[in-house]
This record gives sequence, C-alpha cells and structure tokens, in this order.
Amino acid sequence: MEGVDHLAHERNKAQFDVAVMKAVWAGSRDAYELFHRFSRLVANDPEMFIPAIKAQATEEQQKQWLPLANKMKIIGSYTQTELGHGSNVRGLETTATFDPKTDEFVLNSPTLTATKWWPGGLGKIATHALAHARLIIDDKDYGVHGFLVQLRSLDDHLTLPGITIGDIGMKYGSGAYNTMDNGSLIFDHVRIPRNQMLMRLSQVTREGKYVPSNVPRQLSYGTMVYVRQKIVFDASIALSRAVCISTRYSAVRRQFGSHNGSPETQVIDYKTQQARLFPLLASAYAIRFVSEWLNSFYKDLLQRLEAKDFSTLPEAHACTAGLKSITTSVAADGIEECRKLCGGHGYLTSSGLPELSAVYIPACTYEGDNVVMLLQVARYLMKTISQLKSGNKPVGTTAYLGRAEQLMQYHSDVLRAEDWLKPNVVVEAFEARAARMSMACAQNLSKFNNPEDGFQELSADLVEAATAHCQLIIVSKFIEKLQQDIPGKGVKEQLGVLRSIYALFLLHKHIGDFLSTDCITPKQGYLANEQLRSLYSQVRPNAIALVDAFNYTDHFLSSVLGRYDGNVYPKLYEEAWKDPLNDTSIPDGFHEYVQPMLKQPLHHGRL
Ligand SMILES: CCCCCCCCCC/C=C\CCCC(=O)SCCNC(=O)CCNC(=O)[C@H](O)C(C)(C)COP(=O)(O)OP(=O)(O)OC[C@H]1O[C@@H](n2cnc3c(N)ncnc32)[C@H](O)[C@@H]1OP(=O)(O)O
Ligand SMILES: Cc1cc2nc3c(=O)[nH]c(=O)nc-3n(C[C@H](O)[C@H](O)[C@H](O)COP(=O)(O)OP(=O)(O)OC[C@H]3O[C@@H](n4cnc5c(N)ncnc54)[C@H](O)[C@@H]3O)c2cc1C
Repeated sequence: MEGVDHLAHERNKAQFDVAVMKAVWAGSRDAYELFHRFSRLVANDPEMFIPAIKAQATEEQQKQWLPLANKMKIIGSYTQTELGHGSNVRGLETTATFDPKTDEFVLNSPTLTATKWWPGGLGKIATHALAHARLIIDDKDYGVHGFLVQLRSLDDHLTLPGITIGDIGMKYGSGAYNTMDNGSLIFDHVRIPRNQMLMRLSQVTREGKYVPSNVPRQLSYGTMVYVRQKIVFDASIALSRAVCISTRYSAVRRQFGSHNGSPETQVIDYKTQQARLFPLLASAYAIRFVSEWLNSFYKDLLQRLEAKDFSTLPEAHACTAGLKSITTSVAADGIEECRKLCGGHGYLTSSGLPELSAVYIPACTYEGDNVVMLLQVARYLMKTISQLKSGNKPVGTTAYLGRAEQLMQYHSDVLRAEDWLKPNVVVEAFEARAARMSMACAQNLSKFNNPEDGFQELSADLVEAATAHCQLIIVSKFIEKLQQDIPGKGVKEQLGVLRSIYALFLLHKHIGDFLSTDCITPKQGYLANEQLRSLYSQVRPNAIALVDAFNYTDHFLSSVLGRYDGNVYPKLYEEAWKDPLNDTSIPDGFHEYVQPMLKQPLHHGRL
C-alpha cells in the first residue's frame, strides 16, 4: 500500500533521539543541515586532478592552471599507473627528458609496459594529464615527477600529435564503473614547455640544473594521502548504505515460525542474522568516527606542512594507508554480506546491492592495493620499535608502543562478561595484542642479516600486526568519540552499545591473536562472546532507527529492499515488470529458433 509506513512499529521501538543521532552521524548539526539541503557528491568525481595540482605545483603554476581546471576549461586526469607498474610507483617507466636546446621536456613511453593504464577520465574525456614520469637530465635519472601534458585539442578534442589514447575496456559487472573512461596512453616523444613540470617540490632550471627541494620527497605522494583519507570517509558511506538496505529488509522479511496463523518470524529476529548484521552496523559507525578523526588529523598535517613542520607526515602516511586498507576491505566484504543477508532478492539489481558492490570493490585496489598499504604500516611500526632503543618516545597512534614493556606483561583481568563493557579493559587488550604482534615481528626480523629479506619472509605476519594496529586505532577513536559531550535522549547509550559490539566482534573474530599472544584466556574470550550476544539483543529494538539516522533518501539508496516505508513486495513486483523482457509475451527469436524445435515430429512418442 502506498503511503503506509510498514516499518512504523519498528521505529516506535527506538530508545533514543533519532534526530540527534542524525547530527552525530553527519558530524555536526551544521553538516546535517548542509547534507539535508544538498544531495551527495558523486563518489567517482574525476576532479582528483585538482588536489594534485594544489599539492605539487608552484604558486605561479597554480595561478595558471587552477582557474582553468576549476572552471572546467580543461579536464584533467591523474595519470600515474602503467600497464606494468601500479603499486611500485618508483618503478614507473615513462620518461620526461629535458632538452636544453628548446627548454622543453620530451615525454616518452619506451616500452609497452610503460603505457599509462587505468587513469580515470583519461580514455575519452580528459584534455590534460598530470602524468607521472621519470625525470631525465643529461642521461641522469632523478626519479618520478609530475608533468602537465595537454592530450587533446581544446577546439575539436582530437588527440595531439605523438599521443595515442584509448579506453581500457569493460570492467567488472555491467554497472556504473563502466561509465568511467579509465584510459590507456602512449607518449611518442611529446614535447611540453619546461614550466609544465610541477615544481613546488623540486625544480629544473633553464640551464638544466636539478634543484632538489629541501622538503621530504614523500610530499610528492601528497595527493595519495589526501585521497586515501577521503576514501576512508567514502567507506563509511558505502557500508552504511548496504547496512541500511539490509537492516530494513531484514525487518520486513519473514520466514518460518508461524503458529496458528500468526505471522512468520521477522528474519532480523534470528540470532544468526543479528550476529552477521549488527557488527556491520557497528562497523559503519566505527568507520564514520575514525574518518572524522582522520580528517582532522589530515587538516592538522596541512597546517604543519605550511609551517615546514614535517614531523607528523610519516604517521599521516601510515594512518591513511592503513585505515584506507582496513576500512575498504570491511566495507567491500560487508556489502557482499549484506547481499547474502537479503537472500535471493539481494541478488536482484533492484535491491541496489549488486551495483553497489561492483562499483565499490575496486576501492580495495585503487589508491594503493590493500596489502601493499598494510605493509607500509608494518614498515612504520618496525621503524618505531627499532627507535625505542635510542630513547625515542612514540607519540600519537603508536604511543602505546612506548609502553611495550608493560604491555608484554599484561594479562586481562576480566572476570565477568560485563567487564568487557569497560572501555579501558577493551583498549588494554587491543593494545597488548597489537604491541605483542609487532614486537614478535621485530624480534623475528632481527634474526635476518638483511632486513629486506626478513621483511619479505615475514610479510604475512607483518600484515597481521599492521591489521591489529589499525583495528586498535579504530576502537580507540570510537571510544574517544564517546568521551565527547553528546546530547539527546539515549544517543550516547546506543553509541556505547555499538562501540562494544564493534570491539567485541573484532575480538571474537581474531580470537586466535588474543589467545596466542596470551593477552586473554579462553574463558575471557568466552565471556566476551557472551557479552556480545547480549549486546545484539540491545540493538535489536533500535536497529531501524539506527539506520534511519544515516538519513539516506530512497533515491540515494536506489533499492527496492531498503525503502524507508518497507513496502517491499509490491515494489519488487512493479520493478520486475519494467524488465524489457516483459514488454512482449513472446520473446524475440522464439518463432525463428524455439518454435521449430517444438514443432519437430515425435518419433515413437519421443522427441
Ligand atoms: C577529489 C577526491 C575525492 C575522493 C573521493 C573518494 C572516492 C575516491 C574514488 C576514486 C576512484 C579512483 C581513484 C583511483 C586513483 C588511483 O588509484 S591513482 C594511483 C594510486 N597509486 C598508488 O596508490 C600506488 C601505491 N604505491 C605507493 O604509494 C608507493 O609506491 C609505496 C608507498 C607503496 C612505496 O613507495 P616507495 O617510495 O617506493 O617506498 P618506500 O621505500 O616503501 O617508502 C619510502 C619512504 O616514503 C614513505 N612514504 C611512502 N608513501 C608515502 C606517502 N604517501 N606519504 C608520506 N610518506 C610516504 C615510506 O613510509 C618510507 O618512509 P621511510 O623512509 O621508511 O621513513
Ligand atoms: C577502478 C580503478 C581506478 C583506478 N584509477 C586510477 C587513476 O585514476 N589513476 C591512476 O594512476 N591509477 C588508477 N588505478 C590504478 C591503481 O592505482 C592500481 O591498480 C593500484 O595502485 C594497484 O596496483 P597494481 O594494479 O599494480 O597491482 P599489483 O601491485 O600488480 O598487485 C597485484 C598483487 O600483487 C600484490 N603485491 C604487489 N606488490 C606487493 C608487495 N610489495 N608485497 C606483497 N604483495 C604485493 C598485491 O597485493 C596484489 O595481490 C585505478 C585502478 C582501478 C581498479
């Protein structure tokens, strides 16, 4: 029925102020108002190009290029990855050779594997590329730098001489990512003026002298840090969207359990459904809050960089790389789990979930493969530990490693299931687990003569240690969020329940880590699980209101199953009838191919 709220009875169960929770989810009341007025930005916005110019171009270059990019007079593509090299940026093959006679750089793709491959917007639309290439002066290789290269005429959009561009072809699924023209590009001795090398960090003079910057070379990777922290925020949106669909549908869907004609059981009441769904609901909130923190950390980094303070750059890199990795993996896996939680209907395009999944899963790869990113975190952790001996006191997200000795002695003192609700009890267990896993890796690494050999050999363990570290960050930031003043009836209590679910679910999932590092006993692990079950029961009456707090419109969710009013079945049926196959009762080709078979004579009563 139109106009009836089929989920009203669920909404009436809520034990908290949903309006306040909406503001908490949005980040602030102002952010909520803004969000309410404007529909959200499209995630795959190819303006990535602009942050790169801001980060790597001189002020003069910015004055020249940013107005053009902002007014869409030029369309740029961030062109880094090549057919043969993506993760290993230092391995890129494209060259930009300085020609002192003409005061130009000559861009060239020396091999097939040097073909630029993947950049968004490149295939059909971009007029310019921010191309990453090895700077060569007098046969000397100065490593990878950024160059602004015009690709297509601004008059007729035809490619310029020496440039071969194409689209790289269809991608996974049939959905929206195929509307993105990820491109391939070959340079054949393409000339650009010297002032189109982005020279904020290092310069090449008219005489062909290379002037290295007096700032860390890693600043040239700044765009990746910026985009990675955006991607963490994006993960909270993608996961919460899937969770919203799946939670609402789980309250609508009924299976089994009818007695004497009573309705069947709502599938959301099955404990197995809750144990799969509610940790994802909690994860969506956890990722949201850690992204909020990461964004403020990033803003602080920018202020410091302005003041030539580079001290937090390594931590910013480790945090953005690690959290990008963990949160996109959780979101991608979570979306798939949400699809399964919706049973057969989840596989229908009209559920919104297959499309969301197909568009989202490359987040585990782009802007840094997730394993490669965790290995960067592991390097940072190993470096931090190696510096402990020289008295360096770690700060920020690795401060706990400064208490490594104490954490190596730690044994959880949990006696009852409720003890696991205490934030300090949880944090200590997560700190001890992360510290012990990292310390064990550091100890094993020290047995190798060549640290790089050791790093390769132990890389699987290092990835696990990095994961434990990143999970600790997320748990800690959730706890810190709740130390803030949060008004509204029941809001803080509900967030407290979600915080405990998030932490205890992780503990349950990684119980092997906690037991093998001797941080907790099997009995304490059992108590954590017992507490988790009771927390699921506390979330149950609030589940619909907790996803309403995301404040997503039906238009944004694009899902028949996730409709606000829960009016799922008539709409599913209606959607099916929009399938072009239903335009006619006899399908195309029936008369040509199927009917002749049906009309074949029977032999001895058989075909
Ligand atoms: C407007 C934006 C909106 C965004 C909205 C969100 C939605 C986004 C949708 C976007 C869709 C698609 C976008 C996709 C775009 C792309 O994929 S662009 C291509 C991205 N490519 C990568 O990410 C490549 C990954 N590889 C690397 O980053 C590096 O090669 C790697 C870090 C793996 C290794 O670098 P090296 O220099 O070779 O390595 P090391 O020796 O390991 O490191 C040297 C030191 O440098 C430190 N480091 C490394 N990276 C950084 C960094 N980014 N910042 C600061 N520091 C860094 C590293 O820790 C080492 O430090 P140390 O010497 O040990 O102290
Ligand atoms: C949808 C999409 C959009 C993209 N958009 C852009 C764009 O706009 N601009 C751009 O320049 N690029 C873009 N890319 C490219 C993207 O950044 C790279 O694909 C990404 O960085 C991964 O690199 P790769 O493809 O070389 O993977 P590989 O490094 O080849 O990964 C293959 C496997 O090797 C493993 N591996 C690699 N190195 C190591 C190691 N050191 N230790 C252990 N395991 C390792 C990885 O974990 C993975 O399992 C895009 C990619 C996708 C999928």
